[in-house]
Order: sequence, then structure tokens, then C-alpha cells
Amino acid sequence: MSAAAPDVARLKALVGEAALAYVPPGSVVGVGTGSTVNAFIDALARAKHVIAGAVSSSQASSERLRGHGIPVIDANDVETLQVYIDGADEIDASGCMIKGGGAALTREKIVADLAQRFVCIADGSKLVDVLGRFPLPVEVIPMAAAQVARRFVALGGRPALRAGVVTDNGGQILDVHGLAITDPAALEAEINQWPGVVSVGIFARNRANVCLLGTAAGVRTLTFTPDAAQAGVEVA
Ligand SMILES: O=C(CO)[C@H](O)[C@H](O)COP(=O)(O)O
Repeated sequence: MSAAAPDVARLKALVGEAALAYVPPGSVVGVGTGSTVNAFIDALARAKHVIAGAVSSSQASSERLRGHGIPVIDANDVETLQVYIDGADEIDASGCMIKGGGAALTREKIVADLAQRFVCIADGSKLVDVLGRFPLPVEVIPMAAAQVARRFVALGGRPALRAGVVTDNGGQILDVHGLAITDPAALEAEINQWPGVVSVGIFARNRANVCLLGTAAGVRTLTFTPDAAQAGVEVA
């Protein structure tokens, strides 16, 4: 690594720590998946006595939470969560995201959908103008993988099966290269209609309300208006 290269692990630790300010005392916290979330879980461990527990989006996060002595609560046992904290592979200026680089997109969307507020934590490189440079992850029922892949080819995408990966739900992941996602909500709704798709890694309906971006200058906070067509508003 050159001296000028950003220390991404440090940026992830920074936003993981900053996300603690969004955790209401006494609450059950929705917890995502990935290396940035791991930094959040490690920070949360120090606050574990002021929360009631966590609903987790993956076996990996559940193991890490339990390892810190944080109770993991079944998603079926909560009606709503005040906050969900998760990372992203890309986020745009309206808070729409690509997620699923860690293959946990389906459970992430389920837990996000329980939450009143989605706080995205990411290093600054994840902020993009248009989603799609990161290959779009799509979880599929294995018998539909080829059929769904053909639909993506018809859209101009280049789908690739993620070799050797089986999700926590027994699904497979297609990573779709070459899509410029100019209307995330419309594409998410369209792909959700395709038989065999378990979930698509476009988070437009469940987009972020707040994003904490780790930068060399510190944590940059973006808040997003309810109208996805408008740009995020930087408040700090
Ligand atoms: O969607 C995800 C996992 O399915 C992650 O949030 C996303 O891949 C970001 O991961 P990281 O924090 O390791 O960069």
C-alpha cells in the first residue's frame, strides 16, 4: 500500500463507531452483514448493556454478535425495529444501494424492511453517481439460474454465477455486470417479478435514510429526502 492510499479498514472502523449514535437505548437493533458491519458489531459490544438485543441478517453476523454476548433475536419475534445498520457495495445520492457482495442480500432486505430507519455505513469509495459499476447480486432458486441469467442478457447485462457460493437460504448468486441502473426503483420492481428470483440486490424501496461515509477528513453524514428522485442532503 502506498503512503497516500486510504486505510479502508480505518474508515470502516470510523463509521462503525459513529453508527452507535443512531442506536436508541433499550432497542433491538437490526444488524447487517459485511466487514463494515463487523466494525459496528465490535463497537456495539461496548454498548451491549444498553440494548435489548439484535436481529441479524446472516449466520456470520449472528455468530459475531453472540461472540460478544449480544442476544440474537428471531426476526419473527419483532414487529418493527427502530433502526437497521448495514453496509453497501454502492450508494447513490438518493440513498438507493447495491447490496449483496457478501451474499446476504435476502435476509438484509427482510431485516431492513422491519426497520423504521436504515443507516448505511460505508467507506467513501462506495458513493457513486449511477449504480451498476459493482456487479448486481441477485439471489436465485438454483433451478432458475439459467432462465434468470437469460433475462439479464436480454437487458444488456452479463450475468455470472458466483462459483461455490450457497446462501444462508440455500440459494445461488448471479452477479450481473454491465448494467447502468438509472432507475433503481423501476428495475428492482421489474426483477422482483421474475420467477425464480429470491431477491435482487437493488435497495430502492428499502433505501437508506442516512449514510455515514468514512473519508480521510472524518465521517461525512448524508441524509436523504423521502423522494428518491431528489439528491441526498449533506448535514455534517
Ligand atoms: O451487502 C452486503 C453483504 O451482503 C454488504 O453490506 C456489502 O457487501 C458491503 O460489505 P463491506 O462492508 O464488507 O464492504
